[in-house]
Amino acid sequence: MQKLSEADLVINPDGSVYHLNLLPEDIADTIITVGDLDRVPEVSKYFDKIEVKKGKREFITHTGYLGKKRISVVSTGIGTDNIDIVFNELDALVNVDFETRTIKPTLKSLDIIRIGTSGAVQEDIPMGTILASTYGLGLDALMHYYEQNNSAEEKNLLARINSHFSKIEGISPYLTAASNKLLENIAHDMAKGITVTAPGFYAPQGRQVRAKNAVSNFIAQLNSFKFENNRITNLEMETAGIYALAKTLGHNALSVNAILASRVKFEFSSNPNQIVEKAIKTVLERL
Ligand SMILES: O=P(O)(O)O[C@H]1O[C@H](CO)[C@@H](O)[C@H]1O
Ligand SMILES: O=c1cc[nH]c(=O)[nH]1
Repeated sequence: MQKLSEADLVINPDGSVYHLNLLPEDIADTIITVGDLDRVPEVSKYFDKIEVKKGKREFITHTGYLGKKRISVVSTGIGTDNIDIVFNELDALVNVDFETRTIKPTLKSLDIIRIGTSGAVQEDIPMGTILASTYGLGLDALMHYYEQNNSAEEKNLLARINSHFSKIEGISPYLTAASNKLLENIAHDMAKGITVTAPGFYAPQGRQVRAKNAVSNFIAQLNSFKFENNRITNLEMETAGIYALAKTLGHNALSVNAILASRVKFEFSSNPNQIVEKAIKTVLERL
């Protein structure tokens, strides 16, 4: 079995993985990811017992029990560049033997649920909605560095989207579906739609403050796409990377979005914490 080099998989002197600062025994098989590190205790305050509190940089982890279920909550920070780090290191923690630096013969699939914040691009999705992403559509570059194995359904939907977006130059989107199992178990009654993952918050999400925006009618281009019962519902900065890397590595992923903004009504919530709290409670009740 080929040994992973010290440069490819970086393990700290205490045996923990480089950025997450975690030992293999520190994480559960069910993982909640949040962007904001201050959201980690907002999730773990509902745990009956917390057994691990560790972190480094923006990557904070709490592991504990909700009843008999062991759960980890991990902050990713903002953006798919951080998702690259978090997902590769979570996967290494369960699927690589850190003693021998070899890939384990039997691979584990984690259940990974993001609880994030997002802006809606459809008129009928108001602030306060808790929305599950059926697909993540990445407008960033992360997945162009990985081999992907997309289904015929994903390829067909992406082709329709690409022809719709012909006016956005230089962007080559990627698209991956949510885990069907997690959609059914956690999101059966939630609003649903395709989530666009942008490589920024301002112009990459169609916002203009002082720097001029090169893509005109960005929100209208997104919300006018329709194919069968698929439409684009919201914008944020991690979901597409999460769905695509989870699939590449053999894990199940679902993204649950607390809708804080209506981009078509030009509104942003004055009470975002209340909406995030509702998303956290809804997900935890269903795990
Ligand atoms: O609230 P989180 O989970 O960070 O998610 C959203 O909020 C951040 C931008 O404000 C981006 O990370 C975006 O994806
Ligand atoms: O509009 C929004 C709101 C939250 N997070 C985003 O990335 N965009």
